Amino acid sequence: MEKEYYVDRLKIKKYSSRKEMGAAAAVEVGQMLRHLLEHKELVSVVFASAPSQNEFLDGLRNYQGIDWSRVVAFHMDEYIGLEAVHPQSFAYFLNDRLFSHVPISKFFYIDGCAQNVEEECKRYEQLLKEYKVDIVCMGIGENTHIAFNDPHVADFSDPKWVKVVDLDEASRRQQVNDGCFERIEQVPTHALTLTIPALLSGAHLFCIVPGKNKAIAVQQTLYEDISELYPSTVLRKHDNAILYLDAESASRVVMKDVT
Ligand SMILES: N[C@@H]1[C@@H](O)[C@H](O)[C@@H](COP(=O)(O)O)O[C@@H]1O
Repeated sequence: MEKEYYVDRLKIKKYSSRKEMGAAAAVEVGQMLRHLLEHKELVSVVFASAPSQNEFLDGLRNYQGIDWSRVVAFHMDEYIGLEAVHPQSFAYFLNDRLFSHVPISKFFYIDGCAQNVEEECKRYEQLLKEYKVDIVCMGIGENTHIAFNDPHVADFSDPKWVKVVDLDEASRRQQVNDGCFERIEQVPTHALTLTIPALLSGAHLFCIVPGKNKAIAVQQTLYEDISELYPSTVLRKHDNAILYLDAESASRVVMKDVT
């Protein structure tokens, strides 16, 4: 690691490469999981599903000493209309990258094909509240969304923990740029997402944000006023949030913030 910074309460760690960043985040999440498992019977974790998480997830699945049989997992969003077995669903992504490699106790799916989406939102909200979120492993989108809380639907005081949202064009375009879909018309228009209060309910937030396409979003996250116009700015208010950057995503971070 090169440097550690704070902007408000958000701790920022910058690494020279994407690989190094992912490996370091994996070690710190692994250590946190082991630590919590020493004190708790069950630990619950919310995971993001995006290529930005690949190096981190690779590292985490190889991290030794985690009793995965006492870990329950959630994901933070799912497209409406895609089943968990669909290769472009977020549930599939996490099964592929992590849960098919570790003996997880339980992975709770958001059902993107639920007949009654409002009921599905309530069911998932209840589960999140029942298990209480210990750790959130997340990304930040090019438009500064967290989960699928794009600026036009983000609400820092959302009364709901899970809701239906329409995706803005920047979000859908990013899915194509990330290689998840070939054309924007193929990207679903709606999703179920954890809201901002649900994400912030996590006791420990690990935000993994590599790549040059995130440089502006990182700059906005750190230096814009904290508001729903830039949803990820809310991370600066959380007591235990760490932002992991590589040289590319940190290219617009101002060094005078070094503490
Ligand atoms: N489904 C993903 C989330 O799980 C992810 O946290 C977020 C940020 O993703 P990324 O880091 O790729 O920009 O985008 C989408 O909402």
